[in-house]
Amino acid sequence: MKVFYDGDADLNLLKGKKIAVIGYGSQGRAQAQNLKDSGLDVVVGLRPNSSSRLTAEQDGLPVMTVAEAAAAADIIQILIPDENQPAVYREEIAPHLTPGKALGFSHGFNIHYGQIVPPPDVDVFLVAPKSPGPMLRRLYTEGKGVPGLFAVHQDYTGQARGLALAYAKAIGLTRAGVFETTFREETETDLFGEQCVLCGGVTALIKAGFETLVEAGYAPEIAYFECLHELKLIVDLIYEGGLTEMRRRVSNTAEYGDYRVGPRIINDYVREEMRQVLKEIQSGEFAREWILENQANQPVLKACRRREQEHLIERVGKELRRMMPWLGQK
Ligand SMILES: NC(=O)C1=CN([C@@H]2O[C@H](COP(=O)(O)OP(=O)(O)OC[C@H]3O[C@@H](n4cnc5c(N)ncnc54)[C@H](OP(=O)(O)O)[C@@H]3O)[C@@H](O)[C@H]2O)C=CC1
Ligand SMILES: CC[C@](O)(C(C)=O)C(=O)O
Ligand SMILES: [Mg+2]
Ligand SMILES: [Mg+2]
Repeated sequence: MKVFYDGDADLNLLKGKKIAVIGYGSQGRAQAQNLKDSGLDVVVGLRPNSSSRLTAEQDGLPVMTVAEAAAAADIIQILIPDENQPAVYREEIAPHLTPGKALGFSHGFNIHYGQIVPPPDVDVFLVAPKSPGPMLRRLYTEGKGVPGLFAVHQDYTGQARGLALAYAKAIGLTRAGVFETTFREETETDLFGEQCVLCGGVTALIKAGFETLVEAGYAPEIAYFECLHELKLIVDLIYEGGLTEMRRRVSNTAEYGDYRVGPRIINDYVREEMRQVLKEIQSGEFAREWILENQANQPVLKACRRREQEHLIERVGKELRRMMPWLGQK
């Protein structure tokens, strides 16, 4: 797969253009700051009483309402939560989306599942950093970058691909390298990854391990260290050097146990469930459920949040993390 680096992208395509970053959260803050430090003309679009306004102003960025920013900008990058995007797009962005402007995303959900349907005479692209915002910002300030993806949904001006690559360069992604994808591929793999592995899979694995030890009479504190705390040490090793390097750095006893037991835990049943989850993502079943959940004001999300926050592992963890002030206890 071709990797695009700094030399493949032309920042001049963004010079003289105004970029509106809508939202100033995890991605919005990092992307807006990186764009500004790349010498580009950036404005932040927020709602009138936004809790993010002060931060953006303190970071030296001009703030407007979403509608004003959309009206003023040539490129509008939508970085508010996915579930809020359709209404904000409809009410505050679409009226200002005049021919030749560009609309950008960092996740393809609303375009892929048809919740936002831009007019045919604008460019529509995606630039998705493969990292949370604070890491995107930190590496940029260190002269490095995080890898990312880019995709084009609509190319009205004939420049959409160049614009997406230039945007990726401006936020630092081409320093590490970017891959070209489609809105469909980015959306489906992102949802699958967060549900089956990164968020859903990992938290369920941690809880199952913790509950098994506690049920068997072991101290919750010991179970916490074994099933949650040490995960970071292992993930850091995997992140830096892959599975082989992690297995080289743990004891031979741990490595042998890994080969023997891993496939029993992530067994054929789990793999079949993963295939099923992927089908639900591909068919739009998950998307429909999430859209309806938001129309009903997120009752399931709120109930799950409350229940999960009360889990024993969370209570024990809060106490144990006090022993580790360097973690910046939340
Ligand atoms: N989080 C991440 O690291 C990643 C996110 N993405 C994608 O990036 C996009 C942004 O995600 P993320 O950065 O997590 O978002 P956040 O939840 O961090 O966005 C919060 C920001 O959006 C603003 N906002 C929320 N609702 C509205 C609204 N109705 N009108 C105007 N402003 C609003 C908030 O302002 P206020 O103070 O007013 O609430 C705040 O500034 C999503 O598409 C996501 O999928 C992609 C890769 C990684
Ligand atoms: C893993 C979660 C993520 O997909 C991300 C940070 O990339 C998200 O939607 O927040
Ligand atoms: Mg993701
Ligand atoms: Mg995601």
